[in-house]
Amino acid sequence: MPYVYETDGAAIYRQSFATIRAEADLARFTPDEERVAVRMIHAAGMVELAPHIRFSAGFAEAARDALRGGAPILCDARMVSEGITRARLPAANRVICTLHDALVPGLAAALGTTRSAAALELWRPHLAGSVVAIGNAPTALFHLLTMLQDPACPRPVAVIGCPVGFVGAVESKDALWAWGQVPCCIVAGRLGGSAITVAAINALASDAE
Ligand SMILES: C/C1=C2N=C(/C=C3N=C(/C(C)=C4\N[C@@](C)([C@@H]5N=C1[C@](C)(CCC(=O)O)[C@H]5CC(=O)O)[C@@](C)(CC(=O)O)[C@@H]4CCC(=O)O)[C@@](C)(CC(=O)O)[C@@H]\3CCC(=O)O)C(C)(C)[C@@H]/2CCC(=O)O
Repeated sequence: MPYVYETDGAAIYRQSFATIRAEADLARFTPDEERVAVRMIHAAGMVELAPHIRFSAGFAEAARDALRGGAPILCDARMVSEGITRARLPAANRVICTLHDALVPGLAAALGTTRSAAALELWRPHLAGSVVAIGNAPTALFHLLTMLQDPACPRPVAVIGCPVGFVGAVESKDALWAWGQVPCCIVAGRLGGSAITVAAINALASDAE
């Protein structure tokens, strides 16, 4: 017996987004934030994600305008960098993930940290005016915050800080939110991950649903 299921990709997206808008409480978001939140919830398959999503004031506008202006996107993991839909990018933005650079294992050993954190040392030439997307590694987010304590370190325009997990995820996101010196988006608590982070970038990159 044949299975009956939706095979039109655009119709699947329309139905998903309509379901999210019907079921999730999105009232506290601005219109720009709402589009980002809907796509993050879509990637997680959880309308229960909504209350955990936090945007600092002006984040969505800052990140969207930076992308339109050609900002590079700096990603902690290849799962993030590979998930970004290139066709949605408004200015053929560079998508950079340094995690698998040959220099990183040596840097990690020298710094006594994870490869995910050490890889951010290679972001320095690209940081000014960038949009950062951290979706996996709590140590990467902590390392970014440590780098940014130095006033000489170039600043990104916006940071999506959504690492996931049980060790350091909550604390690193709380630290980003408390620092408050760069517009940011977090998913508070243990939830997060590469897919949710990619979804935020893909939403910010284009007005198309
Ligand atoms: C402790 C780590 C965590 N990883 C998590 C979840 C997932 N990670 C996957 C994969 C494929 C990768 N994780 C690494 C980033 C690797 N993960 C770590 C580290 C050991 C330390 C990071 C940290 O604590 O901040 C990290 C290695 C490192 O030295 O930095 C990865 C590089 C490992 C590897 O394959 O070499 C790799 C990323 C590769 C890439 O995309 O470029 C998972 C798919 C798990 C799996 O392999 O089964 C999954 C993906 C989750 C997601 O949505 O992104 C946690 C849960 C984040 C965890 C940190 C917190 C914790 O509670 O343990």
